[in-house]
Amino acid sequence: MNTDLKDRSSFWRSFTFAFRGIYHGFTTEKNLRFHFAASIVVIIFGIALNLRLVEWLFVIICIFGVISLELINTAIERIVDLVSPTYHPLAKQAKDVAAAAVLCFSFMAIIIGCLIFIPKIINIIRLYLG
Ligand SMILES: Nc1ncnc2c1ncn2[C@@H]1O[C@H](COP(=O)(O)OP(=O)(O)OP(=O)(O)O)[C@@H](O)[C@H]1O
Repeated sequence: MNTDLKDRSSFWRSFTFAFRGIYHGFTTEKNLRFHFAASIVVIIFGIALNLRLVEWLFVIICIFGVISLELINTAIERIVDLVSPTYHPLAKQAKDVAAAAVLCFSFMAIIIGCLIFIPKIINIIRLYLG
């Protein structure tokens, strides 16, 4: 019983730490704020263009994937700054490769976004032009 209560409190503590991590990321990383703003725009467009369930699934994977990778990138930046405050070629590689991971996933998200949204936008334009 006691261990159960302890487990539960450590479970909620982990949540608190994770939310603190999100708060820290959003307050210190402009890229994360940009991804968040872009996600809101995509969601508004998704609602306006009446996306299908499968389209929403891809959009949600892209949004959470980019934000999660950006958070991991931030964590790697912090670790690199901690262990290598001065210039080191390996520190450079670590930061550049972590940033590349975000870029790769972002490219995928952009391609998926184009595949989902462009045909719908073209249809609407056609409809208006008759
Ligand atoms: N200790 C270091 N040793 C070598 N190169 C570094 C080091 N710290 C940063 N760099 C280089 O400078 C670039 C910018 O590093 P910085 O820490 O400003 O991160 P950033 O990519 O600007 O991240 P953000 O803008 O998201 O905070 C890195 O991508 C890396 O190439």
